This record gives sequence, structure tokens and C-alpha cells, in this order.
Amino acid sequence: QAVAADLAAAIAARGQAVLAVSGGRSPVPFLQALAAQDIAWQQVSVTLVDERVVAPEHADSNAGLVREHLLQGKAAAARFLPLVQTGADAQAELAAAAVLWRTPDVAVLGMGEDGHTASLFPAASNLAEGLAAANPAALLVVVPPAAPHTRISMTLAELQRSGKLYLAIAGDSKRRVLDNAAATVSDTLPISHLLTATARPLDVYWSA
Ligand SMILES: O=C1O[C@H](COP(=O)(O)O)[C@@H](O)[C@H](O)[C@H]1O
Repeated sequence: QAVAADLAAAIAARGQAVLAVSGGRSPVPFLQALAAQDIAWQQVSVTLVDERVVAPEHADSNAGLVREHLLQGKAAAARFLPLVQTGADAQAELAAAAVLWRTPDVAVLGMGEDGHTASLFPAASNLAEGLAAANPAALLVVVPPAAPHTRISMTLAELQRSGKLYLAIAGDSKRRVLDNAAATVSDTLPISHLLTATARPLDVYWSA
């Protein structure tokens, strides 16, 4: 309801809204609930905060998750801007995604138990670039050291340029990771950089 209200406010103000959502396994109930919200979906563009560089029909495609659980019913009228077209070449996908990219009015993040958010993974070789506060780039390619698939991810700077930021997590173990991250800013828990950022506060929704 909060995300739908933000999108409706953006539509009222500018005639359109841009929403970026996360993938993985957690967001399914959220995506389904959002799809049922009665807003002007034809004026909404939907994209992703991160994507695995795989073919769209791959089981690990975040775009596949969005198509299956969000772009249904009334929400099927939204315009979808995926980050990956074929999954053949990460740098080519990045260049193509950057051309179509629009800074989101609303970005809904998830978090892994390793403290990654979007695909800003701890110990990734270019994590400093992903976390750089003044990075003008919206997106970057990330090779996770301990997770499958090369990724395309929003940078921390672009997340901070977004209109509204949410984090949706579930379970006690993620709650403990979140509490640790809130205590100390550290590259070992990339989410910590967003929890302490003042430019764009993060609204956290946790469920057991
Ligand atoms: O790899 C990813 O992981 C995070 C967390 O996923 P979850 O399955 O633990 O909810 C997700 O936010 C991100 O979009 C995804 O690419």
C-alpha cells in the first residue's frame, strides 16, 4: 500500500512513475500484493534494482519473477524495462540497459544473509565503485564472489538518487544481519551503507 501510494503520488505530480523492484525468492508475496493495487498501471514503468545476466527464461531471472508475480491483472498494463535482454554478454547488456534507464521514483530492496543488497556483494572486486557516493553511473556489472551469475546492479549512488527507498526482509537471521549492519558501517555488510545514509532514508519492513 505504501509503494502504491508513492507511485500514485508520482503519477499525480508528473503523469508517470518509475518503480524498481528486487528479485531473489523473498519478494513474491509483496509483488503479488502490489499487482492487486488499484493505480494507473499504464503510467508506471517497472524495472529491477538488480538482475542476473541469464536468459530471460532462466529460472534465476529476476525479470521472470517480475513477469510472473507483478505484471499480472491490472499491473500487466505497466511498461517493463528489463536490465537483461539475452544474457549473452554482461557489458553489452549494461550498455543497453543504461540507455533505457530512468531513475526510480520508488526502489524496493531485498537483502541477502551476507548483507548484500541489490547485487552489491561483500568482497566483490568492484564493490568500492558500487558503493561510491559520487558515482554518476546508475548501473554496474558485478561478479559475486560466492553467488551464482554475473549481475547488473544499481549503484548505491543511484539508489540514493531515487525518490523513495524500501527494504523488505523476513526471518530472524536476516533481522540479526540487519541489526549488525545498523550498528557499524562496513563494506563486509553493504546494506549498512544505506541504513546510515541520510540523503535518502530507508524504510525497513520486516516480517517473521
Ligand atoms: O540475489 C539476490 O538476492 C537478494 C536477496 O534475495 P532473497 O532470495 O534472499 O530475498 C535480492 O534482493 C536481489 O534482488 C537478488 O538478485
